[in-house]
Amino acid sequence: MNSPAPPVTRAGRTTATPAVQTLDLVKTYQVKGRDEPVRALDGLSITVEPGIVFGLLGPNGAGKSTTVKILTTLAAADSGRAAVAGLDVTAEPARVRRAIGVVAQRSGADPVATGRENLLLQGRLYGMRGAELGRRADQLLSRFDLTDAAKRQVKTYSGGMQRRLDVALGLVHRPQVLFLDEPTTGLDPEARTAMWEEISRLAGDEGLTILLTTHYLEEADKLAARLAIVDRGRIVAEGTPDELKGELHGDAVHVELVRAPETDALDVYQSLGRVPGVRDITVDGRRVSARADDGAAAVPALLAALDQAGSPVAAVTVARPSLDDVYLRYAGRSFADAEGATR
Ligand SMILES: Nc1ncnc2c1ncn2[C@@H]1O[C@H](COP(=O)(O)OP(=O)(O)OP(=O)(O)O)[C@@H](O)[C@H]1O
Repeated sequence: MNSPAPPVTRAGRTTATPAVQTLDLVKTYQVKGRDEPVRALDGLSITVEPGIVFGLLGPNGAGKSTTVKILTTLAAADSGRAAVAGLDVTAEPARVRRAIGVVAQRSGADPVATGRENLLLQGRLYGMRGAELGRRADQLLSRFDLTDAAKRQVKTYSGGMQRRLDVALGLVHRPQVLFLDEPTTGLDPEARTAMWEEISRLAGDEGLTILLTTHYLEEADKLAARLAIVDRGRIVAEGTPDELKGELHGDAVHVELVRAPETDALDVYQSLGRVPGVRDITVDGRRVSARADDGAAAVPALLAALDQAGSPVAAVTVARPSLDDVYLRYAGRSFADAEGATR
């Protein structure tokens, strides 16, 4: 008899079967007019422990959708391995499809059917029937705040409502792993915030693992317990958002002076240069920027040094490193530059 899977602890590594695992995935596409094929995935490996939101973060074209397509059995890799819920995607595609829910970038809902009809149809596709299916549909409508709109055609829904229905559709058959491909792209800020709340709530569901792809740094930072940063078909960094940001050592400190230094800024440079743990000082008119190992701890000494240099301070801000900074460090280019680049 099989022994039960060991319990999963929030603290970190376990010996439980990973919810998602890929090893050295390679995928190329032949493109007309190009001699070299496009290398969408170039040895991509990830391991996702069960029960968490795992973020795959990268700019457009990094390879996120290709990874999701392979994991959801919609595309085959050239080489490498991929498994979901312990099932190899190539050897057992039908079982993989039962174990997963997929919310693709484009809605799969039928616009002329009602929200409830869409949920019932989806359930039937998974072999659900009768009262059990009706209860599940009503439960999901209520959970995603769609009960009042249950009998309206989906084409009358707002963008946020459609997206919530898409997620509900992905959950009808109670999957173990839910794939959310760019779940908030195209939503207005209010609907995006609402969707973030839904996803955070889902993350608490027993046993559900969510693999989320996004090119929004803020989204990954807010939702993901662990993150892998994808660039040019490879993982360039992996960890919790705090671990990734913590590796950057040091905060950005921005100071606004009451007035620009009178003659030149030399006094300011010299005074700040003597404050321990402060480096990379720049002075631009009234704005002074620096990096500090511990920004908050450095502020009193910085203020005193500026006061001595005859430059009183109007405002100070200390910013922890952002995922933008992380991306720059690991991918060697800024997120915005990567988004603009073609591969
Ligand atoms: N069917 C295809 N034919 C040719 N090239 C493709 C195809 N699908 C993806 N690619 C290319 O593979 C690379 C990875 O694309 P992919 O869609 O996986 O990236 P992504 O990170 O999901 O970006 P996006 O957020 O824009 O979907 C890109 O260079 C893309 O142009």
